[in-house]
Amino acid sequence: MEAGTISRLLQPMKQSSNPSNFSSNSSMFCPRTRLMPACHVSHGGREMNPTEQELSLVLSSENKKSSVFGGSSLHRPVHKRDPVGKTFCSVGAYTYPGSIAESPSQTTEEKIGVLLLNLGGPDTLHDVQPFLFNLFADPDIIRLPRLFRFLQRPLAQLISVLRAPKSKEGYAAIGGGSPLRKITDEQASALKMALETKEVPANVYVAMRYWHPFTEEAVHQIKRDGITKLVVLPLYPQYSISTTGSSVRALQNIFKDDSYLSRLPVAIIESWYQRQGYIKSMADLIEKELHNFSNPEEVMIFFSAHGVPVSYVEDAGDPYRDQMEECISLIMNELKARGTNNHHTLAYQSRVGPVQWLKPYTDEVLVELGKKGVKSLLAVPVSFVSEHIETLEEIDMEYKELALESGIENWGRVPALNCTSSFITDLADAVIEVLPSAMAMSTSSGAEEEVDNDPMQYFIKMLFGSLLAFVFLFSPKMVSAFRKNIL
Ligand SMILES: C=CC1=C(C)c2cc3[nH]c(cc4nc(cc5[nH]c(cc1n2)c(C)c5CCC(=O)O)C(CCC(=O)O)=C4C)c(C)c3C=C
Ligand SMILES: [Fe+2]
Repeated sequence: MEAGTISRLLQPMKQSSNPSNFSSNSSMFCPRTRLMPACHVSHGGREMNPTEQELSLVLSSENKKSSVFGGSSLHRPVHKRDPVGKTFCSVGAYTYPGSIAESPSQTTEEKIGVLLLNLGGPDTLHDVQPFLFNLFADPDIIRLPRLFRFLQRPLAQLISVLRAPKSKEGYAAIGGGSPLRKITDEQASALKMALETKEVPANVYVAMRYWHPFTEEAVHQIKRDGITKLVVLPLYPQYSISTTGSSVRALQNIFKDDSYLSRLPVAIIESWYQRQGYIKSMADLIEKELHNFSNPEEVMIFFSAHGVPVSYVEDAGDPYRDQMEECISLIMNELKARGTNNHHTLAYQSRVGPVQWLKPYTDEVLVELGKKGVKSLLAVPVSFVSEHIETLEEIDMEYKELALESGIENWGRVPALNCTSSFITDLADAVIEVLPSAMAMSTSSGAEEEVDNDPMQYFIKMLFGSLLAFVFLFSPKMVSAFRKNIL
């Protein structure tokens, strides 16, 4: 099999062909999308797959244009605060004793929970390969056609083993593990305090997609604590199928079969890059770093975003690139309004595997800028709000070295927002604003499993899949093609 075939296999499928985990037991649902009650649902400018549409019944975007509710009422700033109960004690620390309730409390006492969704990272070098396995086993990261989905785990095993040495080097260079868990816990703590200051006491939980604390662990604690209203806040400013989309789908899979959780009112903030508090906090950090240069006005502001395969955007309708571009223009407008008129550019970093990713690529642009005579450059990581391997190793080490080799003389980097107080305060406002829109997720009955249980389809899948797996996994040519692209 040619490497191109693998590339195509690794490309995202069209959303419409991916009705994963969707089902409905309600006749009120639209027959095409099975969404209640509107059929045409847009999500950041694309049509969502049915799973996402079902999710969107409870989805609350900061972006009015991408609201599935279409109305304005959900997005109006809410001046009236929800009645809240007593103050809770835990922040991502799962110490609250007690038995698990069958359903959210029917009493008037409200217990608000905020669930922070994040990617997670290996705590030690020993964790790197299993962490990578979890990442590549996610069908939102390697999107195989339905027929080949049973290959997901063997493929994840192969890729994680091949990728692990390179990843380990990176994690070793930043101290032997990812700082994500610690920083996310600190953000959770700071958010809890900010909510308390605003008289909205809440428990704040952390759910990581690919490493501890896993989504299941956080959800288990939410049940133990008897939370009666939940706000889900992904720590990604911009929406991508590969990040927020994946985490929310994982959450829905847990919620759909659980009587307590499927009745729990939930509001999901799907993206928040356009919030004034976030934009102003980013502009503050950029202004501050510019002042470290001897000629701040000559510095090129270089936004570097984590990339995604181009097919996510062009075939699967991922709104990530549009949201990223809008985000950059909002930050630049804010800087202009403050009298900062520097040149800027956006590029995408961290590509993995043999497919095309969003362009331009950060490494190529750095070389071009050097050739063009740019002497001072300020790198701004923009797709993520914590320091992590891609800021601490890729930008601070690899890209800095490349930039200096390419002729750039003065290098700076804006720190990640981490626990910047204006940013955390704004997240608290975002939580408070969506609280009134929390709705119970709908229950589902497993239509997809019915399809999978068809013996004929199962037989055909297994036959073709096994043949493909054999050729794919045992061909030395394929392994070396992968090795070349992945390492
Ligand atoms: C907005 C942020 C991110 C997007 C979009 C994203 C997409 C994406 N990532 C990979 C592959 C890898 N990502 C890895 C780590 C990693 N990625 C993000 C953020 C986004 N990923 C974070 C925050 C981290 C964790 C960093 C940490 O400190 O632990 C890794 C592992 C690290 C490495 O080996 O480089 C891989 C691999 C894909 C394939 C993808 C879109 C399809
Ligand atoms: Fe990533």
